[in-house]
Amino acid sequence: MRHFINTGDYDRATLETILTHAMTHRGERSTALSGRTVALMFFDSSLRTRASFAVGIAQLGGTSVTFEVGRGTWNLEYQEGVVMDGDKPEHIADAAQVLSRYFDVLAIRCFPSLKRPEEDAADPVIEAFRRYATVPVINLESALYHPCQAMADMLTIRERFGRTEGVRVALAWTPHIKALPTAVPNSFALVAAQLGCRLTIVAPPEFPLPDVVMERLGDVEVVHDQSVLARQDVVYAKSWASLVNYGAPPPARYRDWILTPEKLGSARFLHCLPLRRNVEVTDAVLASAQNDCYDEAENRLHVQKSILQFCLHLI
Ligand SMILES: CC(=O)N[C@@H](CCCN)C(=O)O
Ligand SMILES: NC(=O)OP(=O)(O)O
Repeated sequence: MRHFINTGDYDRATLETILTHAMTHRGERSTALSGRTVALMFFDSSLRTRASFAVGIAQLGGTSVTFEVGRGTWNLEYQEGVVMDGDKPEHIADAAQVLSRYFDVLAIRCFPSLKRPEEDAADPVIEAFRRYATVPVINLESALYHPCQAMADMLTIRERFGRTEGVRVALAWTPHIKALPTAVPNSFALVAAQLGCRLTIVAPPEFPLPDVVMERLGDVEVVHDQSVLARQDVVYAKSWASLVNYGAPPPARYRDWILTPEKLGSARFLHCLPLRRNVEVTDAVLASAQNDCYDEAENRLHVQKSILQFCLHLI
């Protein structure tokens, strides 16, 4: 069974095959997914993921059905062995087995609580689907990973530089008004290391990435000083929550970590979006010719069409 839950589940050659397919089939309209159905299940909000999956599936002749879990479906319990006398009338154990009878792929978005660190670290919702689904599961951003975003990021870098090997990329922490998940930086750091980028993590000391990610990165450089940004080929800006003060918004003293054109230097700018302008990144960065974040968003569409076909053993 080919799930797509974490790029770390696959070797470099497999990831490269998917990227190459996305490059050579860019804009494909076909009947590759004719007669196939995909459930898009959102426990949390989305613009790009929702749109790009629905459009990509349609372009390949397949059908998607979008669910907003708890609004139009039953709220779904994910804990094992609980007495279900609370606000969740159905268990993922049952829902996943039933949906697997209707759909060829189950695609799931489920953010962390950002309140219960041990629970979030176990990625309980996507892991419940992995356990109980009898068809491939695609991760649309879970508590820990956003593999489709990471693949689109690498596609964007490969298109821009002709390769990923040796490209100097900084994963650059930005300020925010809220605590945000680490799924995007986790998956970006992982895939960058997997595909041979020269990765530097640039963040204040209270914002490490989880051990489960760091131990897979090898000898990655971590610095607490933004002056390294201007020496990069790519600056990948993202805010994420402190693992030290779990769930707390970033302290106001880090507001000056906002990304500006001066800090960016001549590097290309990437961000998964959505972003809060003039909190994370200034308008001037987004207006600059170095901004590749719309190409990056477009690449979600292209790479996910390849991921779907990979999961169904069509490539
Ligand atoms: C603002 C917000 O909640 N961002 C989410 C979603 C990012 C892209 N899917 C995050 O930081 O993980
Ligand atoms: N980048 C991304 O996943 O965007 P959405 O949250 O809008 O889907």
